[in-house]
Amino acid sequence: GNDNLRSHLPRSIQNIIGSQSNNKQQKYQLNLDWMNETPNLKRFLSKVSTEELSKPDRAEVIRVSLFEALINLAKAEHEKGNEFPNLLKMSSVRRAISILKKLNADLNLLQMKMEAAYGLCKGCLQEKYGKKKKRLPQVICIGAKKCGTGAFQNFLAHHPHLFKPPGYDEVHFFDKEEDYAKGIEYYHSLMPETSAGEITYEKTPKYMVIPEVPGRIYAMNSTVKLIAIVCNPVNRAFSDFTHVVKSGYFKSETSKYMNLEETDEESRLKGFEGFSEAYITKSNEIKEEKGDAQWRKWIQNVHKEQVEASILTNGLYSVHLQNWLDAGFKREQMLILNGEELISNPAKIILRAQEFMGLEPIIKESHFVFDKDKGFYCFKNLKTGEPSCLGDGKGRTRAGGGPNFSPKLKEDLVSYFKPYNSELYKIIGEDFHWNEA
Ligand SMILES: Nc1ncnc2c1ncn2[C@@H]1O[C@H](COP(=O)(O)OS(=O)(=O)O)[C@@H](OP(=O)(O)O)[C@H]1O
Repeated sequence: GNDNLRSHLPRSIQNIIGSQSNNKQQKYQLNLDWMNETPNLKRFLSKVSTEELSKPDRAEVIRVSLFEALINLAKAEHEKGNEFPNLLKMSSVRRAISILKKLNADLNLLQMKMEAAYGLCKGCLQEKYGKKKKRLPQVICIGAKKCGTGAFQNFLAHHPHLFKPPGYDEVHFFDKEEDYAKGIEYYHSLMPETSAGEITYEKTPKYMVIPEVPGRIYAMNSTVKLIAIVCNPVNRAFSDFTHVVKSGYFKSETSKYMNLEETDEESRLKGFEGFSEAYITKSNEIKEEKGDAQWRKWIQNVHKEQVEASILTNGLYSVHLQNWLDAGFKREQMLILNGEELISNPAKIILRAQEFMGLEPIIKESHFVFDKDKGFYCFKNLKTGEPSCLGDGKGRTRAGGGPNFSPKLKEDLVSYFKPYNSELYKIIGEDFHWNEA
Protein backbone atom coordinates (compact mmCIF):
# COMPACT_ATOMS: atom_id res chain seq x y z
CA GLY A 1 0.00 0.00 0.00
CA ASN A 2 0.93 3.59 0.21
CA ASP A 3 2.57 3.35 3.58
CA ASN A 4 4.97 1.01 1.94
CA LEU A 5 5.88 3.73 -0.51
CA ARG A 6 6.20 6.29 2.21
CA SER A 7 8.67 4.21 4.12
CA HIS A 8 10.72 3.83 0.96
CA LEU A 9 11.16 7.52 0.40
CA PRO A 10 13.51 9.74 2.38
CA ARG A 11 11.99 11.50 5.35
CA SER A 12 12.17 14.84 3.54
CA ILE A 13 9.86 13.51 0.88
CA GLN A 14 7.68 11.65 3.36
CA ASN A 15 7.01 14.98 5.04
CA ILE A 16 5.79 16.39 1.78
CA ILE A 17 3.70 13.41 0.85
CA GLY A 18 2.14 13.05 4.28
CA SER A 19 -0.05 10.04 4.99
CA GLN A 20 -2.43 9.14 2.28
CA SER A 21 -4.68 6.30 1.36
CA ASN A 22 -7.02 5.19 -1.43
CA ASN A 23 -4.73 5.02 -4.39
CA LYS A 24 -5.91 3.02 -7.30
CA GLN A 25 -3.62 1.78 -10.00
CA GLN A 26 -3.84 4.18 -12.89
CA LYS A 27 -3.07 3.73 -16.52
CA TYR A 28 -0.83 6.30 -18.07
CA GLN A 29 -0.71 6.47 -21.81
CA LEU A 30 0.31 10.01 -22.45
CA ASN A 31 3.98 10.50 -23.05
CA LEU A 32 5.00 14.08 -22.59
CA ASP A 33 8.71 14.22 -23.30
CA TRP A 34 8.45 17.96 -23.66
CA MET A 35 8.83 18.01 -19.93
CA ASN A 36 11.98 16.01 -19.49
CA GLU A 37 13.99 19.00 -18.37
CA THR A 38 13.70 20.80 -15.04
CA PRO A 39 13.08 24.27 -16.51
CA ASN A 40 10.10 22.81 -18.33
CA LEU A 41 8.85 21.16 -15.18
CA LYS A 42 9.29 24.48 -13.42
CA ARG A 43 7.44 26.33 -16.16
CA PHE A 44 4.64 23.82 -16.06
CA LEU A 45 4.38 24.05 -12.28
CA SER A 46 4.23 27.83 -12.43
CA LYS A 47 1.08 27.50 -14.51
CA VAL A 48 -0.66 25.05 -12.19
CA SER A 49 -3.12 26.72 -9.85
CA THR A 50 -4.82 25.19 -6.80
CA GLU A 51 -8.15 25.93 -8.45
CA GLU A 52 -7.34 23.71 -11.40
CA LEU A 53 -6.62 20.76 -9.14
CA SER A 54 -10.28 20.58 -8.25
CA LYS A 55 -11.42 20.41 -11.89
CA PRO A 56 -11.46 16.68 -12.72
CA ASP A 57 -10.50 16.95 -16.41
CA ARG A 58 -7.69 19.35 -15.81
CA ALA A 59 -6.53 17.45 -12.74
CA GLU A 60 -6.17 14.29 -14.79
CA VAL A 61 -3.94 16.05 -17.32
CA ILE A 62 -1.84 17.58 -14.59
CA ARG A 63 -1.47 14.27 -12.80
CA VAL A 64 -0.38 12.39 -15.87
CA SER A 65 1.90 15.19 -16.99
CA LEU A 66 3.65 15.53 -13.66
CA PHE A 67 4.02 11.80 -13.31
CA GLU A 68 5.66 11.50 -16.70
CA ALA A 69 7.76 14.59 -16.19
CA LEU A 70 9.16 13.24 -12.94
CA ILE A 71 10.09 9.93 -14.47
CA ASN A 72 11.65 11.55 -17.52
CA LEU A 73 13.55 13.91 -15.30
CA ALA A 74 14.76 10.98 -13.20
CA LYS A 75 16.02 9.23 -16.35
CA ALA A 76 17.74 12.40 -17.57
CA GLU A 77 19.38 13.01 -14.18
CA HIS A 78 20.52 9.40 -13.94
CA GLU A 79 22.06 9.66 -17.41
CA LYS A 80 23.86 12.82 -16.37
CA GLY A 81 25.32 10.82 -13.49
CA ASN A 82 23.38 12.70 -10.83
CA GLU A 83 22.39 10.69 -7.80
CA PHE A 84 18.79 10.25 -6.70
CA PRO A 85 19.08 12.48 -3.59
CA ASN A 86 19.95 15.42 -5.83
CA LEU A 87 16.69 14.94 -7.65
CA LEU A 88 14.84 15.18 -4.36
CA LYS A 89 16.56 18.44 -3.56
CA MET A 90 15.04 20.17 -6.58
CA SER A 91 12.21 22.38 -5.41
CA SER A 92 10.24 21.65 -8.59
CA VAL A 93 10.40 17.93 -7.82
CA ARG A 94 9.19 18.49 -4.30
CA ARG A 95 6.38 20.67 -5.56
CA ALA A 96 5.43 18.09 -8.20
CA ILE A 97 5.28 15.33 -5.58
CA SER A 98 3.18 17.45 -3.26
CA ILE A 99 0.69 18.07 -6.09
CA LEU A 100 0.65 14.39 -7.00
CA LYS A 101 -0.20 13.66 -3.40
CA LYS A 102 -3.16 16.04 -3.56
CA LEU A 103 -4.29 14.36 -6.76
CA ASN A 104 -4.14 10.85 -5.26
CA ALA A 105 -1.65 9.71 -7.87
CA ASP A 106 -0.29 6.20 -7.55
CA LEU A 107 2.87 6.86 -5.64
CA ASN A 108 3.81 3.18 -5.57
CA LEU A 109 3.97 3.17 -9.32
CA LEU A 110 5.96 6.40 -9.25
CA GLN A 111 8.43 4.79 -6.91
CA MET A 112 8.80 1.71 -9.12
CA LYS A 113 9.32 3.82 -12.21
CA MET A 114 11.87 5.98 -10.46
CA GLU A 115 13.74 2.89 -9.38
CA ALA A 116 13.73 1.71 -12.97
CA ALA A 117 14.94 5.13 -14.13
CA TYR A 118 17.87 4.85 -11.76
CA GLY A 119 18.57 1.30 -12.85
CA LEU A 120 17.68 -0.07 -9.44
CA CYS A 121 15.82 -3.24 -8.58
CA LYS A 122 12.38 -3.11 -6.96
CA GLY A 123 12.59 -1.79 -3.45
CA CYS A 124 16.27 -0.93 -3.87
CA LEU A 125 15.69 2.80 -3.70
CA GLN A 126 15.28 2.44 0.02
CA GLU A 127 18.27 0.16 0.26
CA LYS A 128 20.45 2.62 -1.61
CA TYR A 129 19.14 6.02 -0.57
CA GLY A 130 16.11 5.97 1.65
CA LYS A 131 17.52 4.28 4.70
CA LYS A 132 17.87 6.46 7.69
CA LYS A 133 21.33 6.18 9.09
CA LYS A 134 24.00 8.14 10.86
CA ARG A 135 26.18 10.12 8.50
CA LEU A 136 29.22 12.30 9.12
CA PRO A 137 28.38 16.01 8.70
CA GLN A 138 28.38 17.52 5.23
CA VAL A 139 28.43 21.00 6.79
CA ILE A 140 30.28 22.35 9.84
CA CYS A 141 29.85 25.81 11.35
CA ILE A 142 33.30 26.65 12.75
CA GLY A 143 32.51 29.87 14.64
CA ALA A 144 33.42 32.52 15.46
CA LYS A 145 32.63 32.48 19.16
CA LYS A 146 30.17 35.26 20.14
CA CYS A 147 29.30 36.12 16.52
CA GLY A 148 25.78 34.73 16.63
CA THR A 149 26.45 31.02 16.06
CA GLY A 150 23.71 30.21 18.58
CA ALA A 151 21.14 32.37 16.78
CA PHE A 152 22.22 30.86 13.47
CA GLN A 153 21.73 27.34 14.81
CA ASN A 154 18.47 28.23 16.51
CA PHE A 155 16.97 29.65 13.31
CA LEU A 156 18.14 26.78 11.11
CA ALA A 157 16.84 24.20 13.59
CA HIS A 158 13.43 24.93 12.08
CA HIS A 159 14.52 23.62 8.70
CA PRO A 160 12.94 20.18 8.13
CA HIS A 161 15.90 18.79 6.16
CA LEU A 162 18.75 19.84 8.41
CA PHE A 163 19.80 17.82 11.45
CA LYS A 164 22.40 18.33 14.18
CA PRO A 165 23.73 15.80 16.69
CA PRO A 166 20.90 15.25 19.18
CA GLY A 167 21.60 16.54 22.65
CA TYR A 168 24.57 18.68 21.64
CA ASP A 169 24.59 22.41 20.99
CA GLU A 170 28.30 22.12 20.31
CA VAL A 171 30.14 18.88 19.66
CA HIS A 172 33.80 19.81 20.41
CA PHE A 173 35.14 16.66 18.82
CA PHE A 174 38.03 18.03 16.78
CA ASP A 175 39.27 20.48 19.42
CA LYS A 176 39.15 18.23 22.49
CA GLU A 177 42.12 15.89 22.53
CA GLU A 178 40.44 13.25 24.68
CA ASP A 179 37.41 13.13 22.38
CA TYR A 180 39.43 13.23 19.18
CA ALA A 181 41.44 10.30 20.52
CA LYS A 182 38.25 8.22 20.62
CA GLY A 183 38.30 8.20 16.84
CA ILE A 184 35.99 9.13 14.00
CA GLU A 185 33.65 6.20 14.86
CA TYR A 186 32.86 7.96 18.11
CA TYR A 187 32.12 11.20 16.24
CA HIS A 188 29.95 9.24 13.81
CA SER A 189 28.03 7.72 16.71
CA LEU A 190 26.97 11.20 17.88
CA MET A 191 25.33 12.03 14.57
CA PRO A 192 21.58 12.14 13.92
CA GLU A 193 19.92 9.56 11.69
CA THR A 194 19.12 11.05 8.32
CA SER A 195 17.99 10.01 4.88
CA ALA A 196 19.99 10.74 1.78
CA GLY A 197 19.21 14.25 0.58
CA GLU A 198 19.06 15.56 4.13
CA ILE A 199 21.91 17.49 5.68
CA THR A 200 23.82 16.57 8.81
CA TYR A 201 25.51 19.54 10.37
CA GLU A 202 27.22 20.60 13.57
CA LYS A 203 28.62 23.81 15.01
CA THR A 204 31.52 24.28 17.37
CA PRO A 205 32.80 27.88 17.46
CA LYS A 206 36.10 26.80 18.97
CA TYR A 207 37.07 24.93 15.81
CA MET A 208 38.00 28.16 14.07
CA VAL A 209 40.76 29.08 16.52
CA ILE A 210 42.45 25.76 17.34
CA PRO A 211 45.34 25.19 14.91
CA GLU A 212 45.06 21.38 14.83
CA VAL A 213 41.40 21.38 13.86
CA PRO A 214 41.49 22.30 10.11
CA GLY A 215 43.82 19.41 9.26
CA ARG A 216 41.72 16.98 11.28
CA ILE A 217 38.50 18.00 9.55
CA TYR A 218 40.23 17.91 6.17
CA ALA A 219 41.36 14.36 6.91
CA MET A 220 37.76 13.39 7.68
CA ASN A 221 36.33 14.93 4.51
CA SER A 222 38.24 17.33 2.30
CA THR A 223 35.02 18.42 0.56
CA VAL A 224 32.99 19.24 3.68
CA LYS A 225 31.30 22.64 3.54
CA LEU A 226 32.39 25.15 6.17
CA ILE A 227 30.44 28.09 7.51
CA ALA A 228 32.23 30.88 9.38
CA ILE A 229 30.30 33.72 10.93
CA VAL A 230 32.55 36.68 11.66
CA CYS A 231 31.57 39.93 13.37
CA ASN A 232 33.01 43.28 14.41
CA PRO A 233 36.01 42.13 16.48
CA VAL A 234 35.74 45.08 18.87
CA ASN A 235 32.18 44.25 19.93
CA ARG A 236 33.03 40.56 19.80
CA ALA A 237 35.81 41.04 22.34
CA PHE A 238 33.47 42.75 24.81
CA SER A 239 30.86 40.06 24.27
CA ASP A 240 33.53 37.41 24.94
CA PHE A 241 34.78 39.28 28.02
CA THR A 242 31.21 39.45 29.34
CA HIS A 243 30.72 35.74 28.64
CA VAL A 244 33.95 34.84 30.44
CA VAL A 245 33.22 37.07 33.44
CA LYS A 246 29.61 35.90 33.80
CA SER A 247 30.60 32.24 33.46
CA GLY A 248 33.47 32.62 35.94
CA TYR A 249 36.18 31.31 33.58
CA PHE A 250 39.84 32.06 34.38
CA LYS A 251 38.90 34.27 37.30
CA SER A 252 42.52 34.68 38.39
CA GLU A 253 43.13 36.67 35.21
CA THR A 254 39.89 38.64 34.87
CA SER A 255 39.91 39.57 38.57
CA LYS A 256 43.03 41.64 37.92
CA TYR A 257 40.85 44.08 36.00
CA MET A 258 37.57 44.13 37.88
CA ASN A 259 35.75 43.02 40.99
CA LEU A 260 34.03 39.83 39.87
CA GLU A 261 31.23 40.39 42.41
CA GLU A 262 30.02 43.38 40.39
CA THR A 263 29.26 42.47 36.84
CA ASP A 264 26.87 45.23 35.75
CA GLU A 265 27.64 46.73 32.36
CA GLU A 266 29.51 49.74 33.69
CA SER A 267 31.85 47.57 35.77
CA ARG A 268 32.40 45.19 32.86
CA LEU A 269 33.19 48.09 30.55
CA LYS A 270 35.78 49.37 33.02
CA GLY A 271 37.25 45.90 33.49
CA PHE A 272 37.32 45.34 29.77
CA GLU A 273 39.14 48.62 29.23
CA GLY A 274 41.96 47.63 31.61
CA PHE A 275 42.09 44.13 30.17
CA SER A 276 42.19 45.34 26.56
CA GLU A 277 44.91 47.91 27.09
CA ALA A 278 47.07 45.31 28.85
CA TYR A 279 46.65 42.66 26.18
CA ILE A 280 46.98 45.01 23.21
CA THR A 281 50.32 46.01 24.70
CA LYS A 282 51.30 42.37 25.31
CA SER A 283 50.40 41.34 21.79
CA ASN A 284 52.23 44.28 20.21
CA GLU A 285 55.34 43.56 22.28
CA ILE A 286 55.44 39.93 21.12
CA LYS A 287 55.09 41.05 17.54
CA GLU A 288 57.87 43.57 17.88
CA GLU A 289 60.24 41.20 19.65
CA LYS A 290 59.63 38.02 17.68
CA GLY A 291 58.35 39.19 14.32
CA ASP A 292 55.10 38.60 12.46
CA ALA A 293 55.43 34.84 11.82
CA GLN A 294 56.14 34.02 15.49
CA TRP A 295 53.40 36.40 16.59
CA ARG A 296 50.89 34.53 14.37
CA LYS A 297 52.03 31.28 15.99
CA TRP A 298 51.45 32.81 19.40
CA ILE A 299 47.96 33.90 18.33
CA GLN A 300 47.13 30.37 17.22
CA ASN A 301 48.42 28.75 20.36
CA VAL A 302 46.94 31.19 22.79
CA HIS A 303 44.28 28.70 23.93
CA LYS A 304 47.04 26.46 25.27
CA GLU A 305 49.45 29.09 26.49
CA GLN A 306 47.48 32.11 27.63
CA VAL A 307 43.79 31.42 27.23
CA GLU A 308 42.53 34.80 28.51
CA ALA A 309 44.28 36.54 25.59
CA SER A 310 41.82 34.75 23.31
CA ILE A 311 39.22 37.33 24.32
CA LEU A 312 41.15 39.62 22.01
CA THR A 313 42.78 37.20 19.58
CA ASN A 314 39.63 35.23 18.67
CA GLY A 315 38.74 38.31 16.60
CA LEU A 316 41.86 38.06 14.42
CA TYR A 317 39.85 36.10 11.89
CA SER A 318 42.31 36.36 9.00
CA VAL A 319 45.05 34.72 11.06
CA HIS A 320 42.75 31.82 11.95
CA LEU A 321 41.08 31.43 8.55
CA GLN A 322 44.46 31.32 6.82
CA ASN A 323 45.04 28.12 8.76
CA TRP A 324 41.99 26.55 7.12
CA LEU A 325 43.13 27.58 3.66
CA ASP A 326 46.62 26.25 4.41
CA ALA A 327 45.09 22.91 5.45
CA GLY A 328 43.80 22.57 1.88
CA PHE A 329 40.24 23.86 2.07
CA LYS A 330 39.23 25.85 -0.97
CA ARG A 331 37.79 29.30 -0.55
CA GLU A 332 34.63 28.17 -2.42
CA GLN A 333 33.82 25.55 0.16
CA MET A 334 33.76 28.18 2.90
CA LEU A 335 30.82 30.49 3.41
CA ILE A 336 31.92 33.52 5.41
CA LEU A 337 28.95 35.39 6.83
CA ASN A 338 28.74 38.78 8.53
CA GLY A 339 27.44 38.32 12.09
CA GLU A 340 26.42 42.00 12.21
CA GLU A 341 24.03 41.30 9.36
CA LEU A 342 22.76 38.21 11.16
CA ILE A 343 21.65 40.66 13.87
CA SER A 344 20.18 43.31 11.53
CA ASN A 345 18.82 41.11 8.72
CA PRO A 346 18.70 37.45 9.80
CA ALA A 347 16.55 36.34 6.85
CA LYS A 348 19.18 37.44 4.35
CA ILE A 349 21.94 35.51 6.13
CA ILE A 350 19.83 32.39 6.70
CA LEU A 351 18.76 32.37 3.04
CA ARG A 352 22.39 32.54 1.95
CA ALA A 353 23.24 29.68 4.29
CA GLN A 354 20.40 27.51 2.99
CA GLU A 355 21.51 28.11 -0.58
CA PHE A 356 25.12 27.25 0.28
CA MET A 357 24.06 24.01 1.95
CA GLY A 358 21.87 23.04 -1.00
CA LEU A 359 18.73 23.30 1.12
CA GLU A 360 15.38 24.53 -0.07
CA PRO A 361 14.88 28.15 1.08
CA ILE A 362 12.27 27.20 3.64
CA ILE A 363 13.31 29.63 6.39
CA LYS A 364 12.52 33.07 5.02
CA GLU A 365 11.75 36.72 5.75
CA SER A 366 8.28 36.02 7.19
CA HIS A 367 9.80 33.84 9.94
CA PHE A 368 11.57 36.76 11.59
CA VAL A 369 10.05 39.31 13.85
CA PHE A 370 11.88 42.04 15.77
CA ASP A 371 11.17 41.78 19.48
CA LYS A 372 11.45 45.16 21.21
CA ASP A 373 11.94 43.69 24.70
CA LYS A 374 14.68 41.33 23.54
CA GLY A 375 16.22 43.95 21.25
CA PHE A 376 16.81 41.27 18.60
CA TYR A 377 15.00 39.39 15.89
CA CYS A 378 13.23 36.27 17.09
CA PHE A 379 11.90 33.30 15.18
CA LYS A 380 8.20 33.41 14.48
CA ASN A 381 6.09 30.27 14.35
CA LEU A 382 4.03 30.96 11.23
CA LYS A 383 1.13 28.79 12.42
CA THR A 384 0.67 30.34 15.85
CA GLY A 385 2.30 33.72 15.19
CA GLU A 386 4.26 33.24 18.41
CA PRO A 387 7.83 34.54 18.42
CA SER A 388 10.49 32.55 20.24
CA CYS A 389 13.59 34.45 21.25
CA LEU A 390 16.98 33.19 22.32
CA GLY A 391 17.63 32.72 26.04
CA ASP A 392 19.00 35.28 28.50
CA GLY A 393 22.60 34.25 27.83
CA LYS A 394 22.31 35.50 24.25
CA GLY A 395 21.88 39.19 23.54
CA ARG A 396 23.63 40.57 26.62
CA THR A 397 25.89 43.18 25.02
CA ARG A 398 24.64 44.11 21.58
CA ALA A 399 21.00 45.08 22.00
CA GLY A 400 20.32 48.73 21.12
CA GLY A 401 23.43 49.36 19.08
CA GLY A 402 26.01 47.71 21.30
CA PRO A 403 28.32 48.74 24.13
CA ASN A 404 29.31 52.28 25.00
CA PHE A 405 33.11 52.24 24.84
CA SER A 406 35.20 55.24 25.82
CA PRO A 407 36.54 56.94 22.65
CA LYS A 408 40.13 56.04 23.59
CA LEU A 409 39.35 52.34 24.09
CA LYS A 410 37.36 52.21 20.88
CA GLU A 411 40.20 53.84 18.96
CA ASP A 412 42.84 51.51 20.40
CA LEU A 413 40.81 48.41 19.67
CA VAL A 414 39.91 49.50 16.15
CA SER A 415 43.53 50.22 15.32
CA TYR A 416 44.61 46.89 16.84
CA PHE A 417 42.23 44.91 14.61
CA LYS A 418 42.46 47.11 11.51
CA PRO A 419 45.23 45.31 9.54
CA TYR A 420 43.59 41.92 10.15
CA ASN A 421 40.14 43.17 9.21
CA SER A 422 41.70 44.33 5.94
CA GLU A 423 43.27 40.88 5.43
CA LEU A 424 39.86 39.34 6.10
CA TYR A 425 38.17 41.63 3.56
CA LYS A 426 40.68 40.40 0.98
CA ILE A 427 39.83 36.77 1.74
CA ILE A 428 36.10 37.50 1.57
CA GLY A 429 36.21 40.00 -1.28
CA GLU A 430 34.03 42.41 0.64
CA ASP A 431 34.52 45.29 3.10
CA PHE A 432 32.46 44.99 6.30
CA HIS A 433 33.41 48.54 7.47
CA TRP A 434 34.76 47.67 10.89
CA ASN A 435 37.84 49.86 10.50
CA GLU A 436 36.08 53.14 11.24
CA ALA A 437 36.51 54.19 14.89
N1 LIG B 1 18.58 37.04 17.15
C1 LIG B 1 19.48 37.07 18.14
N2 LIG B 1 19.09 36.94 19.41
C2 LIG B 1 20.01 36.98 20.41
N3 LIG B 1 21.34 37.14 20.21
C3 LIG B 1 21.76 37.29 18.95
C4 LIG B 1 20.86 37.25 17.86
N4 LIG B 1 21.57 37.40 16.71
C5 LIG B 1 22.83 37.54 17.07
N5 LIG B 1 22.98 37.48 18.42
C6 LIG B 1 24.25 37.65 19.10
O1 LIG B 1 24.81 36.36 19.35
C7 LIG B 1 25.80 36.58 20.36
C8 LIG B 1 26.24 35.26 20.93
O2 LIG B 1 27.00 34.62 19.94
P1 LIG B 1 27.20 33.05 19.93
O3 LIG B 1 25.86 32.39 19.98
O4 LIG B 1 28.07 32.73 18.78
O5 LIG B 1 27.94 32.79 21.30
S1 LIG B 1 28.71 31.48 21.72
O6 LIG B 1 30.05 31.56 21.13
O7 LIG B 1 27.97 30.31 21.26
O8 LIG B 1 28.78 31.57 23.20
C9 LIG B 1 25.10 37.49 21.34
O9 LIG B 1 26.10 38.25 21.98
P2 LIG B 1 25.78 39.12 23.31
O10 LIG B 1 24.89 40.26 22.88
O11 LIG B 1 27.11 39.60 23.79
O12 LIG B 1 25.10 38.21 24.30
C10 LIG B 1 24.17 38.33 20.45
O13 LIG B 1 24.61 39.66 20.31
